[in-house]
Amino acid sequence: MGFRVTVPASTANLGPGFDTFGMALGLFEVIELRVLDEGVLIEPIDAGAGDVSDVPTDESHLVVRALRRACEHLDVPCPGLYLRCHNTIPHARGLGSSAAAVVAGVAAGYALAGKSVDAAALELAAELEGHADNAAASLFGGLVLAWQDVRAGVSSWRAERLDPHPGIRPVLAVPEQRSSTSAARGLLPEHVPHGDAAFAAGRAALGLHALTTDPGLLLPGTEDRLHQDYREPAYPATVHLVRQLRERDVAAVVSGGGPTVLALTTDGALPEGVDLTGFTAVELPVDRTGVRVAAL
Ligand SMILES: Nc1ncnc2c1ncn2[C@@H]1O[C@H](COP(=O)(O)OP(=O)(O)O)[C@@H](O)[C@H]1O
Ligand SMILES: N[C@@H](CCOP(=O)(O)O)C(=O)O
Repeated sequence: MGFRVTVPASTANLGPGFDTFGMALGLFEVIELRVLDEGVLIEPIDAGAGDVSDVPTDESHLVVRALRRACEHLDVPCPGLYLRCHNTIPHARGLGSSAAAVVAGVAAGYALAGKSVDAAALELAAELEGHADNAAASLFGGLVLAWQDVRAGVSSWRAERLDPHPGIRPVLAVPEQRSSTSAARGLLPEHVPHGDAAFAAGRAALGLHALTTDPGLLLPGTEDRLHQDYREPAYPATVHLVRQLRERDVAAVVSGGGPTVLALTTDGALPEGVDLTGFTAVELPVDRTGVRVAAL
């Protein structure tokens, strides 16, 4: 038995939607999986991600861990595995590589159980990786709103899937430099001023309207006060580029936990005169499908 799992990268936060907004991008990790009698064999392939030699090739590999967790949840036997991983998403750049790996594993577990991914798949992915905004985008495609439903003291992740406005053309400026998401999270304060929280609520609501209905409002609708400036010490060049672009009326933000810059354009280009030293700019379409699984 074998499957090919194709899973999109994602960009989280989109400015004011910290830990909530996510959008799937047309850059796909492809994992070919075959069931073995026993053991784990992983063949990592650099298909554009760059150096992935730090990724383990044993049971601790994120795809394997997620697959085993999904099999446990679905009560299907978890056999030996051969994985051929075509790594396309650069790691630790804020493009959701870890969430994509987890979503691939969860979707493969569902495929072994003969099922399509459902709402519980998001909970499994978020439990393993921590970022439901990225995971929901990789699972369901399009623009997602991930939120925590808390009932009787028990919380679970839910997601609403929305269609981004067709005129939006994301351009990503990806640096060579890596930044771990957990390190960037460590720079966030425990509390923020009430005024900033109120500002963020307003901008997140405006941002959602801009992203789905009126891209003309993207510049104010992507203004953040909750995370980007706090994380500047981890990637000053990224925050500087965001400011340069915003001064030229481009709706630029830090992608996820950084250090990639996301520019939400309507023409697929960055303006002349912006200093992109250290960054590679690429237009990536929005992926509207999310993870897909095909039998091999
Ligand atoms: N395809 C993958 N397979 C296994 N591990 C992965 C894969 N992609 C990412 N990872 C792990 O996730 C780490 C990056 O996660 P993180 O810091 O959250 O950044 P991001 O998710 O933005 O790329 C990598 O250094 C690697 O350990
Ligand atoms: N909301 C999270 C998103 C992390 O995204 P990643 O692509 O950097 O893993 C955060 O901002 O910490």
